[in-house]
Amino acid sequence: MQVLLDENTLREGVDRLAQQIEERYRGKKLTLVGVLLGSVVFLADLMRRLTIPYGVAMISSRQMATEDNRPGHLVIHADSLMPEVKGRHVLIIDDIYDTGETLWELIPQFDEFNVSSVHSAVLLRKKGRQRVPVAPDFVGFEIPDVYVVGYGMDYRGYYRNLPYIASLSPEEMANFRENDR
Ligand SMILES: O=P(O)(O)OC[C@H]1O[C@H](OP(=O)(O)OP(=O)(O)O)[C@H](O)[C@@H]1O
Ligand code: HPA
Repeated sequence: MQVLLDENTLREGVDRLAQQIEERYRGKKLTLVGVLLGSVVFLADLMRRLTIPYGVAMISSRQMATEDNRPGHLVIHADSLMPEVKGRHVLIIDDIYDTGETLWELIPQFDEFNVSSVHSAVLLRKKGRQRVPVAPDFVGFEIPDVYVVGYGMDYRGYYRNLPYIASLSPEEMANFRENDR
């Protein structure tokens, strides 16, 4: 495991993002919408840096299976912690933009809530993996094409608690044994 972004660097990145978000949304009705589960640490830190008023919602999404069992569309769970967002400016908060498919699937679903606008902020954007024509509006850090864990992000349910972000090599992932944890 190799540390990619230490705690100080993350703090500076979140500060920078908070300033950009404040500039864009000052005087507007803003709702932050965190995408469970990976975004929770980033969202909690971002919330404490923002000084403008805002609402908060959390959504979880579910991958609908297709008839032939291929991965299907992501659909926002009906029981998501979503207050009224009609007429509000939604800012989707996610930990990482990798292929982009999560944002690609989720953004259009806000149309039915009659929001004023939908944009997105991610802590990390992985380079060279984008598969869709939608990019995040606010990005904390660009990272290389490596698998990362920590600061909310997991590998098989582990490492979300690390206060820094580290990369796992393909060998480390292949040799990962839950019984060693
Ligand atoms: O750009 P993409 O390729 O769509 O990848 C990004 C998504 O993947 C991760 O979620 P994951 O499905 O691993 O769930 P988790 O947040 O519960 O860990 C992450 O939190 C993003 O939501
Ligand atoms: N790490 C953890 N979760 C992820 C990643 C990653 O590199 N990419 C997409 N989801």
